[in-house]
Amino acid sequence: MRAAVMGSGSWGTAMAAVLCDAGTPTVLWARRPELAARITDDHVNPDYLPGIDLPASLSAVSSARDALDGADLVVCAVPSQSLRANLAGWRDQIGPDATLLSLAKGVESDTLKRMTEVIAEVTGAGDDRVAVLSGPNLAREVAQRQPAATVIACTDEQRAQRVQDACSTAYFRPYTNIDVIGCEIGGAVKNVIALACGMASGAGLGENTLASIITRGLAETIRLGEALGARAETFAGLAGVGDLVATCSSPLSRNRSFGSRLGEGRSLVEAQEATNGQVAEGVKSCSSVRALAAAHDVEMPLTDAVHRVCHDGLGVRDAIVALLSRSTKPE
Ligand SMILES: NC(=O)c1ccc[n+]([C@@H]2O[C@H](COP(=O)([O-])OP(=O)(O)OC[C@H]3O[C@@H](n4cnc5c(N)ncnc54)[C@H](O)[C@@H]3O)[C@@H](O)[C@H]2O)c1
Ligand SMILES: O=P(O)(O)OC[C@H](O)CO
Repeated sequence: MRAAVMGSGSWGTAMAAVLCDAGTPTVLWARRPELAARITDDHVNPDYLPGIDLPASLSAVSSARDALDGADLVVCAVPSQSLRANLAGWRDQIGPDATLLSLAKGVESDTLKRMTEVIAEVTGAGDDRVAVLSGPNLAREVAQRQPAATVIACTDEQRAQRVQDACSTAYFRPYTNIDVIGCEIGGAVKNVIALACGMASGAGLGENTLASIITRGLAETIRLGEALGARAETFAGLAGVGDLVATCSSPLSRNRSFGSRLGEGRSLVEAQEATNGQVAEGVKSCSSVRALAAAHDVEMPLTDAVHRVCHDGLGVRDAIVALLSRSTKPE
């Protein structure tokens, strides 16, 4: 299998390194020629993974056509809200049986579609060719070759197994699953819950509060997932509670850090400026997940509160009061 990783932010670069370490010939696409040159010539990505040595076998190009030429595995590693526009430019160069693997964790703002739905719609690929990779995978830790596991989900289990073979290494262990919806919803909603954890932490609240947010966040994630046709068991796995715990707990998480800045009292603009060009997907997905939940009559109070803090000017303290003053109910 030959892989093209389309997007050289932190996760695209880390996954390209995993594929190389697994022995899969891999080309990385970077928008900027100067970044492609640094990756190919010096084996570093100083913008997104500073201080990390990339495999010598990894090369990068700034022409999407060159990256996609002959690729059997096309890894979509750009942020969720830009995936559709990027794919429209790539689709004519993607081979008729290539596997399309989404790394993005978000829900599209205008359409409320999951990323595999966007990929299938734009490229015309059948569901059996479209897969998602999701799990507790903070890019920097994976790029440092720290042990981690993940899930590759595809309705075609054999195709998922081929992707699993292409990215299995001594430190990176992918499991397969056929529940694409559950894996994607787990990945998108945990970013929103990590924002909530960051807000609480930034406001000076402790571990009881964080554990309560994580647990109730998981409950509302499962409610939405099941309404969309996901399997509840998926949320007990790596793409569910695994990713939720990693993201909500780690200072490496951009979503948690973003929420923390808001909890400290900084404005949305100030929090955005501090990201150094890195994407905190939950800031946009809190609104699309909330709208998706409303369309399916699913109650998601934490997601609603995060949306109101990020986009309606609600203060973090007021959001906490509003959440705790809801009517009581059984667990
Ligand atoms: N970083 C992680 O730890 C991690 C882990 C798992 C999943 N993800 C997911 O992977 C996806 C990609 O995030 P990332 O962390 O690699 O990105 P990043 O935040 O590290 O960097 C953003 C990247 O996207 C590029 N980009 C921004 N706008 C673009 C556009 N319009 N067209 C093309 N490229 C554009 C930037 O040039 C940069 O390469 C996100 O959905 C994220 O949730 C990230
Ligand atoms: O840094 P975040 O918050 O985008 O999270 C990164 C990964 O999704 C963790 O699995």
